[in-house]
Amino acid sequence: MAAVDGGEVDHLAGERATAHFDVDAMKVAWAGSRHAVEVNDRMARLVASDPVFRKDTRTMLSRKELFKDTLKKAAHAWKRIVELRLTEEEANLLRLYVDQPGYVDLHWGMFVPAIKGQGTEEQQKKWVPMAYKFQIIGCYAQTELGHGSNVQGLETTATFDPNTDEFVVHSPTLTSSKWWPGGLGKASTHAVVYARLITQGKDYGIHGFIVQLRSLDDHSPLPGITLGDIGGKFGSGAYNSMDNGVLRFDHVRIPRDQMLMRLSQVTREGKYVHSDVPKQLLYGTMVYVRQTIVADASKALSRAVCIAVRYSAIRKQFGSQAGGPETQVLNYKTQQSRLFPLLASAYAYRFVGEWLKWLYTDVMQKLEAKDYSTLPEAHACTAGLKSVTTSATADAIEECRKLCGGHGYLNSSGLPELFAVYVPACTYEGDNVVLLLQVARFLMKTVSQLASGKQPVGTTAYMGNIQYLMQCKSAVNTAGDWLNPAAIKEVFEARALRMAVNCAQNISKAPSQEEGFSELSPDLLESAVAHVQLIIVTKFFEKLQQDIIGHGVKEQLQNLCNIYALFLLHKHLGDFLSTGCITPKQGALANEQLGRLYAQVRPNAVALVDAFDYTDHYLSSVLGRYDGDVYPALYAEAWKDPLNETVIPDGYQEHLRPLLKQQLKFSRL
Ligand SMILES: CCCCCCCCCC/C=C\CCCC(=O)SCCNC(=O)CCNC(=O)[C@H](O)C(C)(C)COP(=O)(O)OP(=O)(O)OC[C@H]1O[C@@H](n2cnc3c(N)ncnc32)[C@H](O)[C@@H]1OP(=O)(O)O
Ligand SMILES: Cc1cc2nc3c(=O)[nH]c(=O)nc-3n(C[C@H](O)[C@H](O)[C@H](O)COP(=O)(O)OP(=O)(O)OC[C@H]3O[C@@H](n4cnc5c(N)ncnc54)[C@H](O)[C@@H]3O)c2cc1C
Repeated sequence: MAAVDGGEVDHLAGERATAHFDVDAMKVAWAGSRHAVEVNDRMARLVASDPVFRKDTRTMLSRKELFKDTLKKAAHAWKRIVELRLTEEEANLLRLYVDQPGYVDLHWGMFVPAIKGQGTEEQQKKWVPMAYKFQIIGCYAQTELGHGSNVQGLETTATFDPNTDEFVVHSPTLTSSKWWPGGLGKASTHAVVYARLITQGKDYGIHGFIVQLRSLDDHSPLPGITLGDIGGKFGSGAYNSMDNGVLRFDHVRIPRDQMLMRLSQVTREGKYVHSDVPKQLLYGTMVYVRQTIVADASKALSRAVCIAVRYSAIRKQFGSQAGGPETQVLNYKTQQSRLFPLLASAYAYRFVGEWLKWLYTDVMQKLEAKDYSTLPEAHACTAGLKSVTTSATADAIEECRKLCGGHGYLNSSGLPELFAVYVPACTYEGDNVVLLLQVARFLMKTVSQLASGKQPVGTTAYMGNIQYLMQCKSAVNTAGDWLNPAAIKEVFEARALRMAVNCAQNISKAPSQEEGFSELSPDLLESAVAHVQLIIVTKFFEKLQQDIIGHGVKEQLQNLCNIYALFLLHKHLGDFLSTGCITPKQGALANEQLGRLYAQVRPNAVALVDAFDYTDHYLSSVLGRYDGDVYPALYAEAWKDPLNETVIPDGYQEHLRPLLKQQLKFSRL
């Protein structure tokens, strides 16, 4: 302890020695089980030890080279999966640790789930085995040039022709071109295409269809199909490994049985039949993927935090007054107050992601039993958590870059690429603002039902306590009182409910519900965020109620949970004050307590990021190396840049030498 406080520990071994908890047990708490630790570790090492999966020069590749490298890695990964007879769990992890966005993400992540979720049993029997063996490669073609968020506004048509028992898929306008689907540009042979179903002269809205795009013999586009890549994207390397594509149909015919018919069918005669299920199940694949994106947020955030914490323990700036050793930047209170809430958020997102996976599985089981009652909540939770966790994670990765100073801006820090790959998560699978407005709509509905005496359930159950929560005053008197979970939960519940009720009251004053919703939408966003943050805080507390084993593990998690909650309270102090949930004095006490908690995390910080159990290969950061040997690695990495292949740069003879040797002088000189 003294060594840390005194700034004498200057290597990570010393940092690890100061930890007050069992890191191996924390690995289990983080991964979910001992089995999960073992399989994660095995797959991460398998990838790290295979030269084909190297990624240290990835940011120096041209787009074409990068794409080819992605194809190579995907094919090699598949070869290893088959050779080693990996289970589905192992295969998913192997792909995760390969860590290069590519067509396989959409094939496994959306194409297969769309067929499983929206295809009949017969359709699944036909298509899923082909997809599982990679005899076909699929993508998810929903978004168009003119519409992404507004799914009902899509323009592609699928018109039934009873004469031939086929659908005719067509892109009637430029804006109806499919635009963005990952894997579409160059790799996919098939797509699940979302189009307006027209039969017997009537438009029945958006439905899914399986459409073959490319020949299975030579990969050329099939007749009537125009497709390609939509062009380079944000950042060097990064998401440019993905072939996001454009696709147009010119009266392309597909058999009737390639309409995904689990939810609704078109008969041989062309009659439209809708099953007895909510239409929203059409959006089921998006709900599934949003749930996986929350788990991905904790992965991305923990990676960035791991790099920033380890480097902050190595990096030293400024000395003592007496000219003693310089201070580890991790010892600066400002560094701690910026970094430790992000560390706490990584754990918070991990646990809420775990819970969301459970919720999703539970909802799916209920749907199988034709119980659709929990669907709105599943939609609100996945949409809200996707939105809040991805926005915060994108911001946090950028903050970690700044926390690493100048070196954080180098590609070799791993942070620029991580940011560029991660930031579109705020947009794809539903723009974060659009999704939060869905949560707000759900909240307004719940509030309006309170008057009729309907008891809210699940994550809105707290709203049933409206009499108390609308008028309660926090009893916090000392900084230490903020360590009481009940005190924290109460103010988060009161804030969320009061914000929702304020919005509902203001909407009711508008000429119409629609106008009120539109006018109040900035407030509704904040109300939705407050509700989602309450969910995350609550799920962290619930995690602490579980059986957590290992010396000191629970205590560390308690600290992190309190930091997460009190950091949010501090950041959104305006909400808590304006709704009268706390007084300014109580806000100041929360901040005081936060400072104390940071001091408790400090000696454990490196061990807390070690518990993520990331290999150096997965982190791909010279700053985040496990051994902390940062400077030689930074120095060596610089020499790998293609610019350093020659001492004299290309272009010297044409452009530099003539300039330096020029005889012409400015006349005024
Ligand atoms: C190995 C495993 C790896 C796993 C990882 C795989 C993924 C890897 C990542 C890959 C990278 C990128 C992938 C990106 C893919 C994409 O982006 S695909 C395209 C995604 N597009 C969107 O998300 C579009 C967003 N828009 C919408 O979702 C909807 O259009 C929107 C909800 C905004 C509005 O829909 P409307 O039909 O207009 O609905 P409303 O009128 O507002 O609402 C009608 C009612 O329906 C309810 N609703 C809406 N959505 C859902 C849903 N999903 N589930 C259930 N219910 C839903 C809504 O609440 C309304 O209910 P109410 O009437 O109020 O009761
Ligand atoms: C990297 C990447 C990968 C993708 N992969 C796929 C894929 O595989 N398959 C696929 O089909 N699609 C894919 N997409 C498309 C993606 O799903 C859409 O871009 C996303 O849903 C957002 O829709 P949009 O582009 O139409 O945004 P827009 O809706 O046009 O958003 C523009 C702005 O308008 C605002 N806005 C829109 N509607 C409202 C509203 N009602 N109220 C207030 N503000 C509003 C938004 O907040 C945003 O600020 C991908 C996108 C990206 C970036």
